[in-house]
Amino acid sequence: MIQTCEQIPYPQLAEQFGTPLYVYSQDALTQAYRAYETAFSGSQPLICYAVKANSNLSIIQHFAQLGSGFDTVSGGEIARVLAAGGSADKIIFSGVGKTVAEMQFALQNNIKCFNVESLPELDRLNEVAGKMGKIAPISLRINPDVDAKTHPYISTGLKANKFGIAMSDAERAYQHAASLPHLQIVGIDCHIGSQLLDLSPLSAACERILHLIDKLAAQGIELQHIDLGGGVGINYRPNDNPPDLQPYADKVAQLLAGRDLALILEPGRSLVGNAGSLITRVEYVKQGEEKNFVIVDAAMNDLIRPALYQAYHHIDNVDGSRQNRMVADIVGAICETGDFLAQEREIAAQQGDLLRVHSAGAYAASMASNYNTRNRAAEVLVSGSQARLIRQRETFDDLIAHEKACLVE
Ligand SMILES: Cc1ncc(COP(=O)(O)O)c(C=O)c1O
Ligand SMILES: N[C@@H](CCCC[NH3+])C(=O)O
Repeated sequence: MIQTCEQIPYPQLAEQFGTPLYVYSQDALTQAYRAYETAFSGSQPLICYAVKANSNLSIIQHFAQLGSGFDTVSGGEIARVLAAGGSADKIIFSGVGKTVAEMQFALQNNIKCFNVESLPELDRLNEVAGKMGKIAPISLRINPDVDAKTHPYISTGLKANKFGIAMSDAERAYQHAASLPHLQIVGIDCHIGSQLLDLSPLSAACERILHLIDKLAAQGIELQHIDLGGGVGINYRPNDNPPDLQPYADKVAQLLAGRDLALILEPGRSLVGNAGSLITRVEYVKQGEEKNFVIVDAAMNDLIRPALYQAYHHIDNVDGSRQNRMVADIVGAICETGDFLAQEREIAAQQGDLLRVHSAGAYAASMASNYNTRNRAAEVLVSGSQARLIRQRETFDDLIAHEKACLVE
């Protein structure tokens, strides 16, 4: 059995577009988006896809056509959303380090809301907006100090994390914001971490934020929306069950019942993660003294998650009839011992075979680099029997386009 993406066999895609190759299923993107709409139908949220998970223009365009808004964390991401046809009034702008230039760009484009992450950011935004004769709509990102129980590098809602404004400073921050003439308070947000497999910390964070909203209301600060961030995990192993959205959605609906608060969500990984695969060709099979190595043409520059977080991605042979399984490290060609896609993995692989790295739609292509002067992979979007090249493979000229060999004599 040869594996396919929708109706197209992966070997055909590899033949046409080369490898390493990111392949996304448009239908899987749509289904993931619809799953949110269905689960949260009672709360009618504005779903703001977190662009950092996969920032390809066609992916953004697809979500825009489904009605999505966008969570962005840089001027570049805002520009991408606009270039892909997303509407500015559905863009929210998160991030701990917004520069003056990024604030100006966002204000010029009249985005929906700034998710402000510190007191000094409030002052800067007020000043920038004032100089432009604008009023900046703001939400404060509150750090609810809830343990997301995920990998420490992707946990963001604890006191020790750099993100958001501490719960203990929240009321003071809102009062300060209310005193600034060029800001308009519209909401509150939190995001406690990523790849959560137990969603109960998300509703616990919601409860804490609602408690704060009540305290703010008593002080005359009324909010229009609550934004619960992203964080819903996906399955990286074939037999894992992804967390069920419905109990989370039901709990949120119950907590919001009777309140005049719009709901915003910022899912990233759960909209794109399981819709993508990285297809890579086996260059060599090397039997070492202690280990076997399957050396493939994708590497940590294409997919850094295993190296960075010891993340597990399921990998198998695109041709399911391949025999002779062995245990091997599946590695790239980069000069780093940490350059692996999998370790101690059972795999059937011969030189020339195609391997499929599963669940590679999120934080994969968007985290790719040119390390070792390797060109970034091409990306393809498949719908039924059609495949569109949505990012060309980089060339050597692309890689050196912004450099000059021009020493001072
Ligand atoms: C502020 C913010 N919102 C949304 C997301 C998306 O998270 P996820 O991909 O886990 O849904 C992130 C990334 O963790 C984030 O930092
Ligand atoms: N890049 C991470 C997730 C970080 C989420 C962004 N706050 C990953 O690959 O899992």
